[in-house]
Amino acid sequence: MQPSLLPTTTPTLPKPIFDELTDQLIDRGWHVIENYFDTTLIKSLVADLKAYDNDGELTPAGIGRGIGFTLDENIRGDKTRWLTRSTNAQKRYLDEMEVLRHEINRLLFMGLFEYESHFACYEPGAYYLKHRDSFRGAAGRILTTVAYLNETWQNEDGGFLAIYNPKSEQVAARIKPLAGTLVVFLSEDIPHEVEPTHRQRLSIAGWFKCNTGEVI
Ligand SMILES: O=C(O)CCC(=O)C(=O)O
Ligand SMILES: [Fe+2]
Repeated sequence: MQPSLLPTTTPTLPKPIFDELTDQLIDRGWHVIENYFDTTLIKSLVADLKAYDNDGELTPAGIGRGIGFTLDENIRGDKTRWLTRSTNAQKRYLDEMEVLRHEINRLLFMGLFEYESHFACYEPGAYYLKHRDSFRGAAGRILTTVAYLNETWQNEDGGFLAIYNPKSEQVAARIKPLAGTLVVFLSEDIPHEVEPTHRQRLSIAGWFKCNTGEVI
């Protein structure tokens, strides 16, 4: 992979953004922030993702972990690859998530300890059925983040993220997977679903975890 020329510094976001995020997490368990990431970062992340795809480094995502891991294309159809600090784009993305982790811990005392994230690519026809992100084996996932990478998206392109109200199980919001948008929700509480996409849909899904004491 070519190293990108992206600067590694992280711009600081205005404080009210974090205040609103924490208010909404307490209130209803999810929040959407548009234009969270700048275009330069998005373009470099897309370049990384496309390079992995061309090199055959994206693999069909599975359900669960370790011995509980299963591949089921009827449940989800994305291809994924874990982020690392191997390019400036991924470093900057992970630095941004560090800022977010500190702010949420400062405002909510959530004890978020570490962050794991993967690039995801949904080819036309792919979807991810309604689920919650914290299941047996998904050790310590507390807060989910999803960052979208497609610079244009029309309603007819499909691939919306449906967020469900955990009490009524009704759809509470449908979120367009447009570049710059960051979605944050409580991993155990919020059922959600990726509706079938009609275009290649690129994203980064990530999870803040508590300290499980897991030795890797
Ligand atoms: O891409 C999205 O909008 C959500 C992905 C998701 O639910 C997951 O990877 O667990
Ligand atoms: Fe999910």
